[in-house]
Amino acid sequence: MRTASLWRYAIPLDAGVVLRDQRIKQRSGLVVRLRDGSAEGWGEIAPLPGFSHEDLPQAQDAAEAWLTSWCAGDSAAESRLPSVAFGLSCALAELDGTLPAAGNYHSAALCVGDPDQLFARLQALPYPVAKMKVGLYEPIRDGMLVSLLLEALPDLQLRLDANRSWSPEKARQFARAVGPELRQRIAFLEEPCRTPAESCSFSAETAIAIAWDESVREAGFVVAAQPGVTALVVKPTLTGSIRHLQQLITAAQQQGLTVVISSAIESSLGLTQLARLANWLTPQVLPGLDTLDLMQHQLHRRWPDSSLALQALADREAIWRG
Ligand SMILES: O=C(O)CCC(=O)C1=CC=C[C@@H](O)[C@@H]1C(=O)O
Ligand SMILES: [Mg+2]
Repeated sequence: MRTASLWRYAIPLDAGVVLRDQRIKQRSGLVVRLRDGSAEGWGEIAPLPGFSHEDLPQAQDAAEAWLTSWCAGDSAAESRLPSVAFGLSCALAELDGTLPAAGNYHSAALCVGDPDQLFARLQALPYPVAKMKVGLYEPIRDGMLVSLLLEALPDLQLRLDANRSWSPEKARQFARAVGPELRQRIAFLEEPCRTPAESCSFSAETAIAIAWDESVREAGFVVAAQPGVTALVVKPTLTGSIRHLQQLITAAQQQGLTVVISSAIESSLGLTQLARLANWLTPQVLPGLDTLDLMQHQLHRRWPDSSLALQALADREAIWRG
C-alpha cells in the first residue's frame, strides 16, 4: 500500500543572506515522505524566492495533487513546477533505490563574511576551489579582491558569479583589474553580463572563461558548445527532476561542457541529496553546495561533520497525509 506525508519547515537564516536584492530571514519549504510497503523515500520541495517562478502555496497544491494520484496507484506525470518535480523525483529515487547512498560532501567554498577570516579559511581548504559573488560593489573593487586572493594563494581556483549584473563597460573594468596571468585561475565567471551575447563577447575579449546559470533556466535554452563557455551551473530545485538533470548532463558531456550541481539553499535534507546526485552523476566535478552554514540548524538528515543542531520531523504534525 502507498502512503505519503508532507511537512512544512522554516529555518532561520543568518542575518546577511541577500538574494536578488531581497534580504531573506528564513528558508521555507516542504518535506515529502513516500512509503510503499516497507520502502521509503524522502524529498525536499523548496521554491527559492526571487529565483523560482512558483511560490510555496503553488508548490504545495501541485505536490498534493501529484501525491493523491500516486497514493491511488497511478503513475502521475512529472510536475511542471521544477521544485515539485525535483523533490518528488528524489523521494521516488530513494524509494526505488536508484539514488546511491554515497555522496560527494566536498564543495567549492562559498566566500562570505569577513575578508580576514576568509583568507585563513581559503588557506586551509582540502580542495583549493572557492566561489565568490561579484557585481554587488564596484567592478574595480571586485577585480582587486580577486587579484589579491589569486596572488596570495597560488593554488587557488576561483568560481565567480556576477548574476548578470554588469554592462559590457563594467565587465571590462573588472577584467582590467585582474592581470592576464591570473585569469586562467578563474575556473569560470557565471553570467557576467545582462545578455548571453554580451557575456560571450566579454569572454572573447578577456580570455576569462564563463558559465551559464540563469541561462540554463530560460525557455529555449539549448546546451551548445560556445567559445569561452566551460560550464553549466545547475540548481535542480530550479530546473526540475533528476531525469531532467540527467538529460542536461548527457547533453553537456556531448558538447564538452562541465555541469556543476549547485545549491538553491536547500536544508541539509535536500543538500545531502544533491551531494549524492553529484557523486553519482558528476563524479569528477566539485559541486557548489557550501550553503548549509547560512542556516541556523539542519533538518531531518545530517550533513557529515556539520556541528549545526539537527531538527527532526518525526515528532511534528504533517500538514497533509494520503
Ligand atoms: O553555487 C554555489 O556554489 C552556491 C549557491 C549559490 O551561489 C547561489 C544559490 C542560490 C542563489 C544565489 O544566491 C546563488 C547563485 O546565484 O548561484
Ligand atoms: Mg549563479
